[in-house]
Amino acid sequence: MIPDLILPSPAKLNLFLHIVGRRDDGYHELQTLFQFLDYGDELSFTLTPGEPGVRLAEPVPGVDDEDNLIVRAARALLERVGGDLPGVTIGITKRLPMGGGLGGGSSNAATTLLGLNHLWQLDLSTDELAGIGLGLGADVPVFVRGHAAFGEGVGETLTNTNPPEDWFVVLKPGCNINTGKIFSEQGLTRNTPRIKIAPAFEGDASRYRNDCEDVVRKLYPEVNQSLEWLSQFGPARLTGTGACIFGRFPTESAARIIWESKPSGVTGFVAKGVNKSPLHKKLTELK
Ligand SMILES: C[C@@](CO)(OP(=O)(O)O)[C@H](O)COP(=O)(O)OP(=O)(O)OC[C@H]1O[C@@H](n2ccc(N)nc2=O)[C@H](O)[C@@H]1O
Ligand SMILES: Nc1ncnc2c1ncn2[C@@H]1O[C@H](COP(=O)(O)OP(=O)(O)O)[C@@H](O)[C@H]1O
Repeated sequence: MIPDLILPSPAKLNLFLHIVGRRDDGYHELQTLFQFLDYGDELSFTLTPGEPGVRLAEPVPGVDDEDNLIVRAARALLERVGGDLPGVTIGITKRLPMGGGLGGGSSNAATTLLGLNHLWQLDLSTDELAGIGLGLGADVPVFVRGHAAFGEGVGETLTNTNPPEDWFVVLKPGCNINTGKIFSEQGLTRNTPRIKIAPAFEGDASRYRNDCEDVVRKLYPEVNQSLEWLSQFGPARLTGTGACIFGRFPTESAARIIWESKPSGVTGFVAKGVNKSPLHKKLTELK
């Protein structure tokens, strides 16, 4: 069957990630710079008027359908709007590694919210959709809003920014990292002084760091090795709580030269950093 809508579900990078405190409920307060990549998963939406409800065309390996952020996002939207809406089957082409710090699950949730808002002609505002998204995960709102941003709080207070749109080599070391485990580590830095960033941030993000990096390097030698290798060619960082790392390059050809020389067995990809999400570019074209 030909889908009614096909939308990108891009990756994000945390160009830096500072932990500046801890809330009473144990959640960590962050200051982070989010930028999107022109690389990610793809979701397809097929309306099934004769068959109500939301279903996945195929399960995502390792994730129960009921736990899948796509299904949870669609159900959260249905709960918010109520009424009699046509059913939908959602297909996914997964390219982003899970638990990689690239926000794949959160991005899938945001693409589902925006895709169904469009298909079902719900006309919910971005604020409303970001609010529903926050209930699913701290990274969902930035994907719903679709602009590179300086994030504060747990990542939900967003100020649009315009970091340089450089090219990245993204490497996926051979381990999966659980976000909760890293945030519960004793040795984690939790008191980085808050910084002030002007909304027009165009500075050098490599001057700032990822506070999870030291702990992750100690616990996962694969990440440490990949960071050591990539740092030979310029600043390299962890994204989120890992496991993916990235190096920044001014041109595609510079990035591809390094990519071609990576040690055998290392996986990943080359992508461009973009300040407007590919999802929003596509939705604008559809209007
Ligand atoms: C760290 C970031 C940075 O972008 O990305 P990832 O590495 O996951 O991509 C995010 O803040 C990830 O936010 P989110 O996706 O909501 O985290 P979850 O996996 O739900 O969090 C798992 C657990 O980590 C802890 N946690 C999470 C976020 C936070 N700011 N403080 C915390 O202490 C909580 O114990 C939570 O139950
Ligand atoms: N559609 C989905 N895609 C990826 N992961 C999902 C999805 N739905 C639920 N998850 C769960 O969310 C976890 C975090 O995945 P993901 O967002 O890709 O990584 P990260 O938060 O490290 O960037 C996964 O380990 C998986 O259990």
